[in-house]
Amino acid sequence: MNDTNDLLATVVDFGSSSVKSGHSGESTPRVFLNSSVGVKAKNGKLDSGENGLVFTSKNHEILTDIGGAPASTLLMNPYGGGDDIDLTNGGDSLMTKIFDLSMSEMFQDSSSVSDHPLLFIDRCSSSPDQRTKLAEILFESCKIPALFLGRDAVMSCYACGRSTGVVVDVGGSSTTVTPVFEGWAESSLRSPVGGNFMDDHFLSILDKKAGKPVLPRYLAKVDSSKRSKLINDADPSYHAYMRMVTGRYAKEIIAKVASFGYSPTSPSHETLIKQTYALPDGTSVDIGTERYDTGEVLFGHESVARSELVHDTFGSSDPIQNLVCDAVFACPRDHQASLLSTVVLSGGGSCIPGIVDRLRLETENIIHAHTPGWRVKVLAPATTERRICSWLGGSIVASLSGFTENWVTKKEYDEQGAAGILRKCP
Ligand SMILES: Nc1ncnc2c1ncn2[C@@H]1O[C@H](COP(=O)(O)OP(=O)(O)OP(=O)(O)O)[C@@H](O)[C@H]1O
Repeated sequence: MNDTNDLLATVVDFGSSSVKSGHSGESTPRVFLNSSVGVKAKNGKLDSGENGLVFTSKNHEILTDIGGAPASTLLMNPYGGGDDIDLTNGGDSLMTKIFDLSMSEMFQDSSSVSDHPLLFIDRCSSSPDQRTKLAEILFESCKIPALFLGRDAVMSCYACGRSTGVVVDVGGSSTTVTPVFEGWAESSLRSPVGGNFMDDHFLSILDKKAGKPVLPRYLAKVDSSKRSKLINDADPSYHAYMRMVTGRYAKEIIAKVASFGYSPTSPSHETLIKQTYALPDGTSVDIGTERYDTGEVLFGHESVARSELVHDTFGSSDPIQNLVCDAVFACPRDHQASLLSTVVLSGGGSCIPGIVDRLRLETENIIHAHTPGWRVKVLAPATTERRICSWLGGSIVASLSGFTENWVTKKEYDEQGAAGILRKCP
């Protein structure tokens, strides 16, 4: 490898919904890859171990075009529904395979991966063991020449030109709130209500409107006499995913947050013009005030937050304004005002219209009960940047000339192992 000074770095944000990969110094990732992929056995039969399927890249083929894959395809996600990438039970080889696929789309020549240092965006909550294991996989299996593990919330702050702020990241699997003070991440708080949850919630609205479960795309255009066989043959993971994305497409177009509070009976909401949405099978449904319900789940509005869906799935979930206040109040008193004056919105789920004013309003309502003088400011980059905020921060940081000394080179890794990683990427 040439000197790390001379080279563009590769920046990868390996999220639970999508993997964003690109070059440092650029304003958008070159490649977006779905993190859920189809897994097909090369010998035609998937072998289940005692603890479920153990993925081995040697025996399995990865299908990235889920919509185009047969319905019998098993879908897997390296997060496996957890907070961190599952690096056990074959999850490491699944992660490696998806990483390799991203790199082969980015570089014509896969050997280029070994020519560029990698800034890998990691969760703030990731443990030292998780970071060490991640580094081992990236150096040993992915053959990278140098690494920096950047904390996601810190990178999101940098993307907004700040080193202090409270980052509210509404991602796929969850919403995470992390105070960052002068470039150091404090303890995060997390709610399971993220983009996937909102997708399912919006899907339940569509089901109610349609008066029956909405048919996902793979069933919608099929003759009704063939549907039950197709559903029987479909893998449950495939069917559930295709239903979820049906909710997702509609949510991204229609869902909104009521900027200044919500009441289903408020006159302004009652007179709202209904929006017509075409379901995959061609039937149309009219969405009125329901377009606000999904966003309300984030803010814990009583009638919505106590809906069956939230209870069935999680029991309860903290509204984001409470997460912001609790996370800030856990920080030293003299940091609190500056944290609240920079609440940074990040992640795809935070692109829902109306969220900026509402988050400020709800957070101020709590804060002013204690400290009336304090102001809450929400910093929200344009949605094109907000959905890639942590990737963008990584891209900026890795392109700074002074960043060179932060890379952990393969040589350092070989000599110092985990200690070198944890020292340079705290
Ligand atoms: N314009 C939009 N409006 C509403 N939601 C959106 C919009 N764009 C993307 N999303 C949602 O963002 C979510 C994915 O967010 P993001 O890409 O930040 O997740 P991730 O980083 O892969 O996941 P995680 O943070 O859990 O690792 C999806 O649920 C998607 O529907």
